[in-house]
Amino acid sequence: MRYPPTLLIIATKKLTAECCGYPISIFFIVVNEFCERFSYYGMRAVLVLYFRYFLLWDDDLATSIYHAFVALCYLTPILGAIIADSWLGKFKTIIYLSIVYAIGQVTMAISTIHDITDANRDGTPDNFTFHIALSMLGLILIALGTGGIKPCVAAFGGDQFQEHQSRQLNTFFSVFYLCINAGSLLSTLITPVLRVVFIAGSGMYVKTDPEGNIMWSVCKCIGFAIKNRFRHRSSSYPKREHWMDWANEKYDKLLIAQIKMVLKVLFLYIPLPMFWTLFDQKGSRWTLQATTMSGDFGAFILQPDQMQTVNPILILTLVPIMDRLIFPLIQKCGLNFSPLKRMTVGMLFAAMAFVSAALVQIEIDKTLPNFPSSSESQLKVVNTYSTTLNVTISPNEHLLIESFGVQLHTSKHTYSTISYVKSKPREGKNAIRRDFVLRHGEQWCEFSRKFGFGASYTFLIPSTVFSDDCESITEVEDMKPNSVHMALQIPQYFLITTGEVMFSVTGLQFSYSQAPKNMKSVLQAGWLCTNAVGNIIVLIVAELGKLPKQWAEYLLFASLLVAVSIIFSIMAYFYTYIDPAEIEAQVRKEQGLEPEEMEKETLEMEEKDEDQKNEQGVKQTKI
Ligand SMILES: C[C@H](N)C(=O)N[C@@H](CCCCN)C(=O)O
Repeated sequence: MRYPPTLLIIATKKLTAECCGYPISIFFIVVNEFCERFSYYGMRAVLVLYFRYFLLWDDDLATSIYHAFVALCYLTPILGAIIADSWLGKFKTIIYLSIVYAIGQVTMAISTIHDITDANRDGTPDNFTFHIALSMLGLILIALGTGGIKPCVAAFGGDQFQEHQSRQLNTFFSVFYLCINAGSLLSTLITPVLRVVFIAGSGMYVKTDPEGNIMWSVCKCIGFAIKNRFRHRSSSYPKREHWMDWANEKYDKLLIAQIKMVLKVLFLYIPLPMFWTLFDQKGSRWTLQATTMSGDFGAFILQPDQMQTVNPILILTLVPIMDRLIFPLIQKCGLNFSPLKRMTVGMLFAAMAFVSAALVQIEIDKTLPNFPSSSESQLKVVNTYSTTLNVTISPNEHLLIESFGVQLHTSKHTYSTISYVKSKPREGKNAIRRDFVLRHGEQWCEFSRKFGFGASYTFLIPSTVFSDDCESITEVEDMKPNSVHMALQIPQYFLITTGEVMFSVTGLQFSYSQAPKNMKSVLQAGWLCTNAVGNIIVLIVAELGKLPKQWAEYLLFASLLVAVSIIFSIMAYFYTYIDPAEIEAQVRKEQGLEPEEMEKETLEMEEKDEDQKNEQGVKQTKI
């Protein structure tokens, strides 16, 4: 039976309630995204410091595991897309994987309770293996949950729009991005509970049925094309326009056309991971950089991990400014600022952000003391006498330093430890004033001191301390407080966020608009995969590169991104934008079939093929 096209749309798309031209169901989807990101970023913001100061890993291991986790979060979207497209559909995939996600968050939260294994109550866990295992399990479940639902949510949001709402569809992706960032601003573990909002909208969604195992069909079709091309490699066979046309003998023209569209975009994605390589270091290297800076803003003290909130705050202001002011203005000037051009400029902004981070790092390095290398020791001797004392250490004698210090005893005083510090103290917490109470039996005295960020002090406490109300305590500054202010990181955050608006928001829209209808989640998963690869690159460069200076590593990343953006701009120059719906309609027209019949026929062909294979147990080809 043939339907006029307009009737067909009504038959396949549920009529959705609208508000200001937008489907109402969109509200539930963006609120859901807000909550999900709220949960994800809340946990991620403190992750590197959790590794560093709870599990006591060093900077490099903490950075590597952090990026391995982020990479996993952006690899699992492939799994989510497969589950959604071939089995559960997007709606159910989002619900079920959200449950896995919530279990992961709870597991992760439990792993941070040191009391569980702190039998001697000294404030440190006794069994690190238990905490590491539990937190790794939690992180794997979170990665599965967050990554699995990610390609579904964006594509599911896009599915809610009807043909006449293409303008609203574009705005949707900007609002979607705003919600991501509003969510990442306010973060807590309550979020998995709040996610019931998504289920509340259940009755209003356009829920498309799973399209069959589209990913599997795509792989089979590509595999067949390659095999068939190889079989006909002799020059006696006429060439075909595209190598995918070698699948023509067995696969439906529509599927081949759709695969061509997806491959074209995926090819263009090859250089993109480099952007994420830089972008995601906000949460690792930049946060560790902030721990060596001062967060004293006068009215408030900013913790190093809180510095990351500058990014979503800037997004909330920059997205509307770009969307409503900058991009229309550029258009008015007659300049064609196409999506791919925007993405290239976004990359250059990210590279500039890393140059800025390198400059800040050079400033920080100037203020750092000279720490002893692994073959050297450092001994600081404090003289509490009013006269000069000479300390001579014979070069031929070994000086034994036990643990973190030595105690010097004189007939007059017992001094506290002599410091032996190998790195700047950077617990990730900044405090400026601390009160101490010294007790000895019934005697006690109370004193209060102001500390600088990242400083290290030694207190000399004479035995007479209780009779003079702590007055005789002498403070020695072993290491100067951090003097470079965290505000200096703002330019790098501004540059990377401007880059993000141009690159990431545009990329999200581009991935949706260039994907055929039944492959929207697949292409979203492909887009998210660029993120995973980006994080894997950080692991490789950070491990292999091992540059002695952090600023040099920042400059290396900036240069790599500039080189990659040049390659991307060349690739983008040769890319022609497509309207997948138009191409699909054209192929259908060529075949003289209406959409539904065509898709049904493809599925039937696939099923029949499978059945025959199962019955006969032999591989069949239809050439
Ligand atoms: C919070 C950040 N500004 C953001 O919007 N992140 C997006 C894109 C993330 C891709 C790189 N990790 C998100 O979806 O969380």
